[in-house]
Amino acid sequence: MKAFLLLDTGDVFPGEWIGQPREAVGEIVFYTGMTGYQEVLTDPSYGGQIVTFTYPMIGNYGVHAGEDESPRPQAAGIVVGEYCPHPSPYGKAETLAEKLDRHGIPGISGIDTRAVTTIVREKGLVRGRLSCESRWPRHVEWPDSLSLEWVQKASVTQPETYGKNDGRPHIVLIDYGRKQSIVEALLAHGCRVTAVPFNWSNEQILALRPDGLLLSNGPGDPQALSPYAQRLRPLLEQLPTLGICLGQQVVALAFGASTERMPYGHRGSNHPVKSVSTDKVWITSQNHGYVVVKESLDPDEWELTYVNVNDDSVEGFRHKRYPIQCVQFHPEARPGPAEAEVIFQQFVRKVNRQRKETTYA
Ligand SMILES: NC(=O)CC[C@H](N)C(=O)O
Repeated sequence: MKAFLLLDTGDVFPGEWIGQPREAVGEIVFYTGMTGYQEVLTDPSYGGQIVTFTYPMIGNYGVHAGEDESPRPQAAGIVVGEYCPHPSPYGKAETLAEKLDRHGIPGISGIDTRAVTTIVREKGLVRGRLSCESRWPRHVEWPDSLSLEWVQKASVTQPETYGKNDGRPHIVLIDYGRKQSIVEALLAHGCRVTAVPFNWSNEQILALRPDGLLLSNGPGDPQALSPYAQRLRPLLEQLPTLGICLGQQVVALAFGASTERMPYGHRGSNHPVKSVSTDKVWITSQNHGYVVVKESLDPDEWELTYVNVNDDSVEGFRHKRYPIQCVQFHPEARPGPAEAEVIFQQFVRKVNRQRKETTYA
């Protein structure tokens, strides 16, 4: 059935609905990975966004139980070139269209996604609508990326615990809209994990007797979290901390540094990141539209650890006195190359080291 992708630049792309017709609006972002559409669709960091996949065919391996990053699709909608309705292997997989329909998320196919991407790369912020009509309605309610609602919707409302309570290190994960593979990476490194609501107080968190803190990825503009970030600072100064993506941005805000919108973000599984100390490059998985402003990091406090090879943006930093390490890329790498997995090892090593020195009364 005929569908349209309307951009606020005035461009109109005709296509077909992938599943049932459903209208959606949101910021248009593009994802350049060759695989991973299921993880992208269910990654809470895409809340409120319409994801354009640049890989020419999407849906060809279906969607599979156990590979979601959260309980439901989170993107507002998807845009693809060619949609494959008959996934291989047959029988085991659900089709992408079935999954979209089950959760009421629209998708459009038959779009020149490279042309859409060129527009986004040239214009920066482009908003769009998936629609049965080729014209804009008079009034459109745009999602506000500065609203806290994205994180509120994506975070747990009650603590959730993973892993045995048998003396292994306990990581409290502040959940801004976590990818489940971050929890799984911590479990694989021998930790127990409790995911807590993003707005929990430091006292509530300390009452869980954490050995380390993980600040998760999540949707929206990090500045929406400024007040929460600032009050976290005393906690960050006490516990080994790893910040991933939004988590890195929150740590920066907690210490008075700033964040800004990038022209069109980094979303894909082939983003080169260089270690400042060794010049070694990792190919990393990424999904972010905001970034920490390099000049805003106090050089007396922070050491820059990683930079992006393409645009020299901040990809990681660590504190010079406290055991705080942050990365803008995704070491859990789902989807994507696992080259940066050592980040979890380094974090857990720090947690174990500090644990020997600390005993809870
Ligand atoms: N994956 C993330 O955590 C994204 C962080 C933030 N929402 C951004 O777009 O920059």
